[in-house]
Amino acid sequence: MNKDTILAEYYVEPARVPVVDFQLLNSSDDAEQHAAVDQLDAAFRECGFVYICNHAIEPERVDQAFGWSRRFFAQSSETKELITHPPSGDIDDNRGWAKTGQGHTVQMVFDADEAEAFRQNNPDCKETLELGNPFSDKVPPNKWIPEHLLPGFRSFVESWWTDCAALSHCLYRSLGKALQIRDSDHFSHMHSENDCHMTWNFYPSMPLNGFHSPEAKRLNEHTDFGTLTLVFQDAVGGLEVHDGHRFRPIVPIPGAIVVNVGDMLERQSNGRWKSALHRVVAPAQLMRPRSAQVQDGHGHGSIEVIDRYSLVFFGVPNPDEMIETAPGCEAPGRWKPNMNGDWGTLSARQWIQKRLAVEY
Ligand SMILES: O=C(O)CCC(=O)C(=O)O
Ligand SMILES: [Fe+2]
Repeated sequence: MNKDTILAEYYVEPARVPVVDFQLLNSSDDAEQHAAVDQLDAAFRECGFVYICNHAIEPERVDQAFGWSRRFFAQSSETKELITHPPSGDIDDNRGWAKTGQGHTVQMVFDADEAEAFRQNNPDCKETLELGNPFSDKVPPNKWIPEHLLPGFRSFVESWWTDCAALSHCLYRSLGKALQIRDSDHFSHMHSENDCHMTWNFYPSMPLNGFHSPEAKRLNEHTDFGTLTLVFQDAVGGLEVHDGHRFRPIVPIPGAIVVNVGDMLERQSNGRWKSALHRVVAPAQLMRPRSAQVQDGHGHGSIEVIDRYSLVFFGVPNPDEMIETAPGCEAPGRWKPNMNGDWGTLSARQWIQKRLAVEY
């Protein structure tokens, strides 16, 4: 096999993720707005993911956020340990810095032994900073490294939270419109407390050949457990979504946010919108079989896959909100109660607690 054949065989067509224009979703021209809302609805039905372009957060601000993220994760371990995330799955402990290998994403494994075995074999190769609503006194406070070590960090992150929350609410309104709910603010109201969650991810560089074993992913496959997730990814790539047949790359588009449906929204939409499996691996353009690394003579086994950063904002309804079928979605859908075992109807808080219990 020559190198071109190998590369051709390993080429994976990117996921068909539609691009929807945020300005059109919020257009004052009804026809324009309807068309955009329909595109959003179709994207969430078909693949559960969409790119949102032309959105309200200026590109310069997104660059600044990535700059702050780089500076935060570049702090020494001693500094980051000042705000260590406790090794606990309690919802009230989900704050602070988790080092590589501490967090581990598991998909619907609720048995403690099974989860522990998975934890040993499948650590996520990333560091995270976990944050909650900085402006709410009903949620546990965030953990900050001392201001003099990274002056301005806290105030930037808090204002970034505000930007993400505002953007999410615009999207919740589009969801209400897509379902033609009389109160198009239905989803926005249920997020009124912004009891959401923010995770800043840092995937440190690692050798490419580490990725060819199933154990070494940057982030294991999972679905998100909230309603809507906003993902700001840098230009490195590696995020992939499962399209029902295989994982396919969600190639970074400059300026666009990746937005995806989580389990709660799949439940609320009665399966109309899909909470799709996704993961983070080496960027697709570097993937090739281990044998090819030797055969093509370019020493690819020793390639370092560079650092990757992502800034993620998870929409979560108010804690006491019951996660049940939204108006207009009552007709039998794809939702099967056994997708979450026999959870019954849970409040948002109970739902999150169940998923978090196995993550840390
Ligand atoms: O890093 C990414 O691009 C995705 C992160 C993700 O899926 C998550 O944090 O749930
Ligand atoms: Fe995710």
